[in-house]
Amino acid sequence: MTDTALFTDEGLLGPVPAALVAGVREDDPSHGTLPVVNPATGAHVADVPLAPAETVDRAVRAAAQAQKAWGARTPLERAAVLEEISRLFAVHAEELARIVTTEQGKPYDNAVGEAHGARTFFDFAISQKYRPVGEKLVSDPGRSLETVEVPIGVVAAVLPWNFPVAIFARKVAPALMAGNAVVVKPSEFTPLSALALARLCQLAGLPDGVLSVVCGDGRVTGAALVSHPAVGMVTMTGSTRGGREILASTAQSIIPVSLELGGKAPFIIFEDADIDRAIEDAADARLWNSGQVCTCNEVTYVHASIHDEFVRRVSERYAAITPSAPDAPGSTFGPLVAERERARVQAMVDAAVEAGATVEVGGGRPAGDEFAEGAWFAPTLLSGVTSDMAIARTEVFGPVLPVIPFETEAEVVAAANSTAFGLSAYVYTRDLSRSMRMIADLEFGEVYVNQAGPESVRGYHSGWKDSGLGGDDGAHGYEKYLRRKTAYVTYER
Ligand SMILES: NC(=O)C1=CN([C@@H]2O[C@H](COP(=O)(O)OP(=O)(O)OC[C@H]3O[C@@H](n4cnc5c(N)ncnc54)[C@H](OP(=O)(O)O)[C@@H]3O)[C@@H](O)[C@H]2O)C=CC1
Ligand SMILES: O=C(O)[C@@H](O)[C@@H]1OC[C@H](O)[C@H]1O
Repeated sequence: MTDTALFTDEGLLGPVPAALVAGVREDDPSHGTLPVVNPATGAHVADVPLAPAETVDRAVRAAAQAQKAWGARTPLERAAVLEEISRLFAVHAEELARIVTTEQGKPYDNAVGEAHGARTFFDFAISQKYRPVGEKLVSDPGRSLETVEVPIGVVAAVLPWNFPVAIFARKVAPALMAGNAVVVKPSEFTPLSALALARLCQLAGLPDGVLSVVCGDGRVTGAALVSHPAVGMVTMTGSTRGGREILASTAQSIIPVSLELGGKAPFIIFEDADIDRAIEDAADARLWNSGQVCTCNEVTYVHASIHDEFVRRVSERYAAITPSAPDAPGSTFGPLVAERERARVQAMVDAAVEAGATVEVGGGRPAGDEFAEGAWFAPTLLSGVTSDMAIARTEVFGPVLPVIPFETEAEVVAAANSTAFGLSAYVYTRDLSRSMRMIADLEFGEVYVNQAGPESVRGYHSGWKDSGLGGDDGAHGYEKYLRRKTAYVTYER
């Protein structure tokens, strides 16, 4: 039984869950289905048809065919379609938010914000409509030398579940603006958002075949997509494990692969920081999306002189947070995306306590019968943690904050750089020279000083080490959806 509130004849999802393949709704369940579950309640929402390799093949081939005409359009013509897509994001923001809240558990107001915020990725892509398409180089008399940017062809976009609308836009908007066709494989936890957005893009006038969405398990449907011989580029956001497997799958194709992977952001507070601001930002930066953001504060290093104050004030702050059903008015703190994630986070906390950590607040399910079912985990602060513990080195991706005191700058830089990750890092200090040293010394793709994100679409969201390869956003992220051709011409003067 599907959740009738989401599936209506006039809604983006239509009356039943269906993939969009080359412009055609495909709801055939004969190859199996993917259950979608509401993480707040554990209730069944829908069954989405799985895409076998044959369906993936049809989607990619249709994309390759449709891309020829789409890529031949001028950037101005492509931008006009993206402008209509962006407009429809606003028109359908509340419907998209209901879908995200239902399948991912994000509080409704935050989900509405995600839908509107996703438009920034389209706005930046549209701004590339006047981008120079090449360069004229110095040559000899009677000869011309130039380079020109051209689309890659078919882009495979593999999405995570934490921002299913925003990260769809983050990848699809620049890929389309650059003249590519896209085949999307959403996370098995959040397929409905991508299916709704595929219909939205179709309503905006995107030609059939230029965008398809196929659903299924990453290691089956995802692997068939990224390894397809007609795919020219892969962009993926997700775990380091998934990224490694995708690199292996694409090794035979020798194509560009862009990976936004896990993180272990250190949040470093020096003794000269604006303490009130730093404590508030550190506490909040752990709880964004219930801790399920790659840029979240994953471990706070606080100068020893303010450690006890930090523990007291953050414990009070977290104890005062009331989780609530994400579709409830005013909800600000929802569940994790799935029971699998809740159990994984619980095991990490239990192991940390076993290793000597102290639970200052939280530590498991929130109190109350309403949280007995569903993937609920209370805001948690752990003290007594050392930088060699797993909780200080492994990504939690949940609302659990280990705090570690430090004495010197050299000590905290070494600790922050010692993990396998290198995505985001945060530094709070009033000392300008120290700020510049920390930006230079921290081995991370993005460093925030006296601010706690989020990243800007004009920047470059790039993970170092096990946090990724390449990057999203900005001019550098846009360039990865293009390839460059050099032309040498000799002519009669
Ligand atoms: N750097 C960043 O910006 C972000 C990083 N993440 C990271 O992702 C993780 C949580 O997200 P999650 O979705 O569980 O990550 P996963 O890596 O499990 O999944 C991400 C996507 O990749 C697919 N996938 C997984 N394995 C393969 C494979 N072998 N071949 C092709 N596709 C594959 C998944 O499919 P399926 O779901 O069916 O397994 C999913 O669509 C956390 O580690 C988090 O840090 C999340 C968001 C942002
Ligand atoms: O990937 C992430 O988790 C973050 O980059 C997140 O994704 C979309 C939002 O705009 C970012 O905060």
